[in-house]
Amino acid sequence: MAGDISSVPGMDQKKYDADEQVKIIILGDSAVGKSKLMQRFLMDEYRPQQMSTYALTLYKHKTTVENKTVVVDFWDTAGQERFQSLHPSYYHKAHACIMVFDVQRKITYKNLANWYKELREYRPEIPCCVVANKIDADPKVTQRSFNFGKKQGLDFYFVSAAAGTNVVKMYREMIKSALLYKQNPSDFMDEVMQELENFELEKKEGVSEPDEDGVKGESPELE
Ligand SMILES: Nc1nc2c(ncn2[C@@H]2O[C@H](COP(=O)(O)OP(=O)(O)OP(=O)(O)O)[C@@H](O)[C@H]2O)c(=O)[nH]1
Ligand SMILES: [Mg+2]
Repeated sequence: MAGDISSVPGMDQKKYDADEQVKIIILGDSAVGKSKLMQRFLMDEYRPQQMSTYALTLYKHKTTVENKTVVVDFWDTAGQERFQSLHPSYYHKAHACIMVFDVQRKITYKNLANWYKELREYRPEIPCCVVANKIDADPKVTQRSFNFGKKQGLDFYFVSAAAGTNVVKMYREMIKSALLYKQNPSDFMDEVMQELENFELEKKEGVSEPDEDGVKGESPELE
């Protein structure tokens, strides 16, 4: 089970001198290639040997989106935890989700429904995509259609961590979606969190001056 890591996005935004910070989680059964996709994206490398993720690996990635510096926290967990629920802190404050299956193992595609259900219990509104990995092993598979997620309007990508196909494209688009979501959350609690974060930033930047009654700044409007 993922440990109770309460890393709060936003906390080390300053340390990394970033304009924004987002959290992206990766879900999917064991051995679908979640960690290999991360390595391909972050290090542009691929070593075929398998080492299952133990509990949780966090990756930090600094990038630029539309002239803004963005720090991305990627959370990669062990897929064999499928039969237990993931710890709520894994989902906590995530801004986007990448759901992976292995085109060579049908069961991993079927199990997307379970992953998606659990995701939506914690994060009803965040952007999520479906990723069909290992297309190098069966290039014809890209002619097939995988409809899971179509109804919900989820983006779909055919990728290969081994060959690198579409990996950067998929990650770049998900980072943008996460950022967009953070800036315009459609979940009520997230709206409140964003308001509070803006309020904190304003306070730090010294935007708010004491009012006549001695109260600093504006109260966030919580309706
Ligand atoms: N052919 C092929 N094999 C891949 C690809 N991506 C991953 N694999 C292989 O699939 C196995 C599992 O990859 P991992 O990235 O460790 O899988 P994971 O989803 O992180 O697994 P857990 O950590 O157990 O949840 C490894 O042996 C990889 O070499 C790919 O794009 N093509
Ligand atoms: Mg892994």
